[in-house]
Order: sequence, then structure tokens, then C-alpha cells
Amino acid sequence: MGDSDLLKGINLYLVGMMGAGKTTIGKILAAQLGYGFVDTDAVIEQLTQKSINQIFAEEGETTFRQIETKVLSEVCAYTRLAISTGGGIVLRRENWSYLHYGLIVWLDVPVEQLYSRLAEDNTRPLLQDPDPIGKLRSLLDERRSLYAEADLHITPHPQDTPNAIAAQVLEAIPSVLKAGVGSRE
Ligand SMILES: Nc1ncnc2c1ncn2[C@@H]1O[C@H](COP(=O)(O)OP(=O)(O)O)[C@@H](O)[C@H]1O
Ligand SMILES: O=C(O)C1=C[C@@H](OP(=O)(O)O)[C@@H](O)[C@H](O)C1
Ligand SMILES: [Mg+2]
Repeated sequence: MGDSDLLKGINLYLVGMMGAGKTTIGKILAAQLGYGFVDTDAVIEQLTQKSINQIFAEEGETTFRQIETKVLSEVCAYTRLAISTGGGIVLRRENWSYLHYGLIVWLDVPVEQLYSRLAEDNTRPLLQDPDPIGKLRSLLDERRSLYAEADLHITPHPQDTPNAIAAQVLEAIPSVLKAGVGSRE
């Protein structure tokens, strides 16, 4: 069953750290809203025909960030999408001008949990570091105040399933819509 009128067609953007569950929960939210689903990393991989690891290794993070901004600038022109972003989308000020066309949701998950989810995962180039937990901590320190610019701040409990977290997001949406989100005023 789709809750298609909840957001009145406005896009929903998930932001937050690597491993927060943006890709996983974005898919569930899209289905529940009756929206399309877009993952900016997946679009970047399709467009370049390279994995995120390959782009970082062969072209560097700056080029990745340029492509990410281009993809976001194009995706934001559509409506009725749930969009899972990459964890670093908040870094470029220009990206906020696109994100703010929609409702921005921060999935705020503790570093220990991010680490336990990603410890065996080698698809996050920024975590290919001798001290991945320290790296997660320092990235979160740099980004916390940026994530906090989101319209909605969700702090799931460690044992919450993706479905339960999606339900928390849907439940919280009406309260923030009253604040005029999506109107760019
Ligand atoms: N609520 C959750 N509980 C347990 N595992 C989760 C949860 N959300 C995501 N995961 C797992 O954590 C990993 C990272 O999730 P992902 O959706 O790719 O995060 P992100 O896109 O934010 O980096 C995946 O293996 C996913 O299955
Ligand atoms: O936090 C980051 O800077 C990044 C997060 C990744 O996406 P996820 O947040 O979906 O893991 C991906 O965009 C890239 O590896 C960089
Ligand atoms: Mg992701």
C-alpha cells in the first residue's frame, strides 16, 4: 500500500554516514510512498561504468564529488522520488541548493554500529584505512554539523530493523511538512 499523498510529490533525500542504512531504507520508503527509488552512487556507477572504488582509485575523490553534484542536480528536477545519497553529499554547499527542493532526512547511527556493519565491506574506499573506526569518527566529526541541517533527524535504536526505521521516518514527516519544507522559502 502506498502512502502517496504524504509528501505531496516532494522528493525525500536520505543523508548520513556510510553504513547508516540510506540505500536499504530508501528502497523501503520508495515502495511505501509509491515513489521511484534512486541511489546517487548507483547512478554514478551506471554513468561512469565504474565502481565507486574504481572512481576513487583512478580519478580521485574530487572527480567523484563533481560527478555526484552533477547527478544530484539532474535528479532533483524530478518529483516523486526517494533518493539515497552518498555519505559525503553534505560536503558541498552547492548540493544543499538541490537537496532543499525536497525533504532531507538524516539517519544518525552511532559509529560503533556503522563499523560493525561495514567491517567486512570493501566497497567504501574512504574506509580502506588502517584505522577504519577512527576514520569513521573523524568523518562524523567533520560532517555532524552538516547532517544536522537536515529537516528531520532520525536516531534509530541499535536493534531497529530497516522496516521499523522506515516507519519512524514516515511517522515523523507530517510534523516537518508543516514547516514549509520543499517550498524553498
Ligand atoms: N537497520 C539495520 N539493521 C541491520 N543492518 C542494517 C540496517 N540498515 C542497513 N543495514 C546493513 O548495513 C549495511 C549498510 O547499509 P546501506 O543501506 O548500504 O547503508 P548506506 O547506504 O547508508 O551506506 C548493509 O549491509 C545493510 O544490509
Ligand atoms: O561518506 C562518503 O564520503 C561516501 C559514502 C558512500 O556512500 P554510502 O554513504 O551509501 O556508503 C559513497 O558515496 C562513497 O564511498 C563516499
Ligand atoms: Mg548507500
